[in-house]
Amino acid sequence: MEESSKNTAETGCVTLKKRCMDFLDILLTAKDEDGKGLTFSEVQDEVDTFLFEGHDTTASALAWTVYSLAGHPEYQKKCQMEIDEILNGRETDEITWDDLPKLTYLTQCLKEAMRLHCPVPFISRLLTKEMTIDGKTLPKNSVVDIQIYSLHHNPQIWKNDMVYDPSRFDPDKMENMDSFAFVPFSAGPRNCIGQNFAMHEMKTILARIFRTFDISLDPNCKVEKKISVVMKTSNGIRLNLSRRSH
Ligand code: HEM
Repeated sequence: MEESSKNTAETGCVTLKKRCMDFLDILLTAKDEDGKGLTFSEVQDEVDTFLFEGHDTTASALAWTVYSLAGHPEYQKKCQMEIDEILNGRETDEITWDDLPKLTYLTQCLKEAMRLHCPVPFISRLLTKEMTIDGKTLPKNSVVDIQIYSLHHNPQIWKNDMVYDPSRFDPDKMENMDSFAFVPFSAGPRNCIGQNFAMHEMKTILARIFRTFDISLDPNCKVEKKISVVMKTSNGIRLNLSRRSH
């Protein structure tokens, strides 16, 4: 970080703009309205946040989606037909930017896995002032947990909430959905800054995985959820992979 900072100081922001600024360059050259930059410790905090928020969350969402589709071969087949229709006849299996909006059923499967398994199961807020919620007054400095997992399993909204059913995200059903019923990336001013990136990244990875493999559950592996900052499992997820022929 110090080396990068030295280079930044030597080259200056103008020169940096000519080449591609990486994440660290942006943090090191960022200034507030008074022209003050971030301290090293603040830069470190930002890098920690992005590495954690950008890695463990997507790893969890991807693992639970692959697991869900492994357990539902009929939905997996439908995803594979969608992916094959896009990629058949091409020289490579690379997913392009233009392919992403066409992966509509895969996106439904991904959303349903994020509803059912909830990669970030809860978030917390520290109240800076007293707040009344549903007639109950909470004092300043209380820590309030928002249980995204419980929202995603609210039986008034999600019938048979423990069933994996991607048709819940059919476009016509989405139109009438309450915008706070499904919030894997949180909502409001501090919602996930990386959500579009995450969706693109996950769709690309899932399309590549299911283009290449048929995946099924290992019957000897009992998957148990372990709630932590991201949704994990107690003993991991073991799956059987067999290479597809095209
Ligand atoms: C499946 C993937 C992801 C999920 C489920 C997810 C979920 C969330 C949630 C629920 C929050 C709100 C936390 C809170 O309100 O306390 C959040 C914030 C954040 N996320 Fe994500 N995230 C994902 C991917 C990413 C990626 C790929 C990045 C960056 C490349 C990222 C960067 C961030 C950052 C920087 C924040 C803090 C925003 C702020 O405080 O203003 N996330 N994420």
